[in-house]
Amino acid sequence: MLNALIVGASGYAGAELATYLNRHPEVNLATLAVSAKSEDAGKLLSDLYPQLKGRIDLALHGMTDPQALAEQHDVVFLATAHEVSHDLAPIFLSAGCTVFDLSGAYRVNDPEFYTNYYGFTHQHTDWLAKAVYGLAEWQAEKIQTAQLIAVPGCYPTAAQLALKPLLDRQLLNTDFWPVINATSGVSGAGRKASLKTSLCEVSLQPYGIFTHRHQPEIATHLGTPVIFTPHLGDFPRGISETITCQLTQTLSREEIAAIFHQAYDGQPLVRIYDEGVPALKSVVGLPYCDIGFAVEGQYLILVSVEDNLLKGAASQAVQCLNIRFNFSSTLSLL
Ligand SMILES: NC(=O)C1=CN([C@@H]2O[C@H](COP(=O)(O)OP(=O)(O)OC[C@H]3O[C@@H](n4cnc5c(N)ncnc54)[C@H](OP(=O)(O)O)[C@@H]3O)[C@@H](O)[C@H]2O)C=CC1
Ligand SMILES: CC(=O)N[C@@H](CCC(=O)OP(=O)(O)O)C(=O)O
Repeated sequence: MLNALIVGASGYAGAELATYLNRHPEVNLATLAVSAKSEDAGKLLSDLYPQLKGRIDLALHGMTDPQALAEQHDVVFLATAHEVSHDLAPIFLSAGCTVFDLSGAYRVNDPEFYTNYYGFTHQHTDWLAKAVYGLAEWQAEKIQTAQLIAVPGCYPTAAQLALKPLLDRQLLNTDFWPVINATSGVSGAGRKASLKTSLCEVSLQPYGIFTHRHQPEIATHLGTPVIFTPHLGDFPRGISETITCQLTQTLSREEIAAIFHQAYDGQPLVRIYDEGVPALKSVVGLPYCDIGFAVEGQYLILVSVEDNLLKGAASQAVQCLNIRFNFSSTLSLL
């Protein structure tokens, strides 16, 4: 049995993690932590999320001594902001814990990436170099021996799962940069109230055009440049990405479907549509990424959908835990 700690448990991703880990047969969900001065310290998780009443009535611990917590846990999930994860991860790692970080703090092994896109100087380049990127379906071998798993961003997960099978077979014309138009629900911005993400204010609008930090995350891990434009939509959760790309040769619908099936048959958390394209409602509340496509000559349009809080964050983190500790990859998820 693994003793687990979730830091940032009162947040949207943290609460989803708590739900999965609480029902995981190989995990003892021992501690739910928030910041030392959190207004939620001492409350029950189920006070904040009444759907968890009678299921997870654990108190939120205001964390004053991460070192002491490190000694009591085997696995630590950091569902905290990038800067907080950046500072906390080394404390837990030095104590021997296996760390699953849901933030962007350890996703790209290039310190300059952090000065350019995150606005801070990375202080732990030794751990950054050791971190394994947790794109679960593609990184299983590396995850199995990792101590620090950097769970990918929400938008990058859906984009990479759709593009990787074709890129790996050199079937995409990389001179024609894949164009990723993505729309996310407001939970992507976290739980703290803000006018920018209030449902009365939000309609449908692109943001971060040419500047969003997920563009270099996607491009680095795919090994090819992309155009990435996120949009904020007026719905709570889910991400839909429509990706336009060009093939190196004309392929039939059946040939493309076969490529996706070869990549993902045996990977139950990625579902391929042989006909039509998926809608958000097929994945919201579920740990899947669903992928469909349409092809016209050499032009291919991929549609990739997921729940940003699940396959884009918490369920992918649990999938990584399952891979890391040799459990069935869908344990507690399905
Ligand atoms: N939301 C999403 O769709 C996705 C989020 N992520 C990443 O996951 C992480 C969490 O995101 P999300 O759940 O949305 O964020 P939230 O804002 O909803 O939650 C953040 C959590 O961190 C806690 N916290 C803040 N400061 C500290 C601290 N110093 N020490 C301990 N706990 C702290 C907060 O509680 P309190 O402030 O009360 O202490 C809260 O529990 C982020 O890095 C985000 O980028 C990744 C993919 C998708
Ligand atoms: C809708 C919305 O605001 N989405 C967030 C991304 C979600 C996320 O948390 O991803 P990271 O872990 O990489 O930060 C954003 O665009 O910043």
